[in-house]
Amino acid sequence: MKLTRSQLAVYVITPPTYPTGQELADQVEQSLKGGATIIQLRRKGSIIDPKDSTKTITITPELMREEALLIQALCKQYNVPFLIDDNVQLAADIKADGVHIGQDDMPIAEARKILGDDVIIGLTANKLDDAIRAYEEGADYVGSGAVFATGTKNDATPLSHKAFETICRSIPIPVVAIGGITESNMDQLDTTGLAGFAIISDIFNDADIETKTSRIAQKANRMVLPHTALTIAGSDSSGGAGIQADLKTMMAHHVYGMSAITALTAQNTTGVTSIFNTTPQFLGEQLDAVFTDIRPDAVKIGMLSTKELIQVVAEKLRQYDAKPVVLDPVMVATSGARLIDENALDALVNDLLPLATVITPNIPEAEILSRESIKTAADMEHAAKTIFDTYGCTILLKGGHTINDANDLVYDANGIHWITGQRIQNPNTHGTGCTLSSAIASNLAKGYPLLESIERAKRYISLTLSAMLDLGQGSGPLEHGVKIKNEL
Ligand SMILES: Cc1ncc(COP(=O)(O)OP(=O)(O)O)c(N)n1
Ligand SMILES: Cc1nc(C(=O)O)sc1CCOP(=O)(O)O
Ligand SMILES: [Mg+2]
Repeated sequence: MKLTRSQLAVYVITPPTYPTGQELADQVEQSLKGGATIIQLRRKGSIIDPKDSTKTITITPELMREEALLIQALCKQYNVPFLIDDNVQLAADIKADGVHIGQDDMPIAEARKILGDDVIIGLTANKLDDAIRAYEEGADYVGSGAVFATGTKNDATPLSHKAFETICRSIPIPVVAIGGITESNMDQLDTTGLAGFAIISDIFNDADIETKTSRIAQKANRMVLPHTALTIAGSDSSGGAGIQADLKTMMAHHVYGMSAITALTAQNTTGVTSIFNTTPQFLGEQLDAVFTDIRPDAVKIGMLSTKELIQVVAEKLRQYDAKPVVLDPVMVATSGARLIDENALDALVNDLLPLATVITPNIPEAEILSRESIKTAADMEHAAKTIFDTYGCTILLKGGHTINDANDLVYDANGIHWITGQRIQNPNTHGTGCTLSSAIASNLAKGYPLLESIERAKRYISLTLSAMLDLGQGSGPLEHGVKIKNEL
């Protein structure tokens, strides 16, 4: 079996012992249900008898083989690689997917001879030299630790996060962190370049192994899997809005950003002087190029000023079953000027809105979509409900200069949620709408639920405003490059 990097994300290793009454295979199955992406059978000496905690059972070769076969069958069922710790011969005998060996175990070359080229070989390397040698000698991945204090392995030596990061960045094979990792400390390893989290006690000491693994898997996948997003929008030559703001925002969220350009605009912080629309055919070709290669985990849509451009986007989103989709219905400029004609509005409403997961109108745009006048917070709530009832997509209705200022309203199937924001006295707000919608798309791409994605995006906007960047002669751009902490 060829190992893929993403298979190492949630690396579950069997515990040295298990709670009374629970068979190991049952526990492993719960972790598989919760999202374990690889399982390692690790057995040392003896274990407490699962049926009588006052007794111990010696791990005989027969018992180890029996357990290995049971867990191997489960792993096959869940299509997850099954590895055995230390015991290369057993792995060869039962045709396990791989082995994990330590520095004092069998050398890699010897294990490779026994197992062949297709079997996964992981090696423990807690020092940089050992990790480089593991790569040179043909290991498929490296396990490095102990990244936190652990009571599970007495002879584990501590490894600082800096040293761990150096190992991750020095070898081209994936590196898994191990030792004392828990659901609450795993964030500390974010951005080290790790491929996954190898965990024993935090999973198996929990009364609900499935739910525990699932929470760990959510966090792990967010941190180690690559996430991608696509912006379909216009270019802003001044870099503060449109495609440029979207790509900067995606990058700040560690999401790989891609673009399909709908128009070129000549603009700066004082206004737009010229617009040159892409042809619908060329927009379609950009979308084909993106979707047939790197599939976006989320799509953000911004400026689309003609019916034909809107229709081609709707057609391609349907063709590639793109979702989730964040639609910023750019219809009214900050100055109040209407940006799209009636034909384009019809296409937006009839062709695109039904494909959107969430739309992010400002108050004038919500007035057009709901055909209601919005003067108060109660009007916002009513208009949002009207839009939801009419088009069926979640609405993030952004508070205006006169109504509720920093507070936005979300209307979804559960009704109204007000999301309170912090008023930041910064007159430089060019590109705030684009930035907000692409931040929502970035969070959706990383797997956050919609409401949480919106809340996180609002906090990102606050950070970009608080940086007080002051550029240009008009309303300047935001500081997109602010550092986002995991807890944003
Ligand atoms: C993924 C992973 N990393 C490290 C280890 C530790 O292996 P080793 O050094 O051989 O120590 P023991 O597990 O045999 O005590 C591992 N098992 N898995
Ligand atoms: C098996 C193992 N190897 C380690 C190393 O540092 O090489 S630490 C460790 C124990 C991991 O268990 P837990 O998740 O309970 O801390
Ligand atoms: Mg070992």
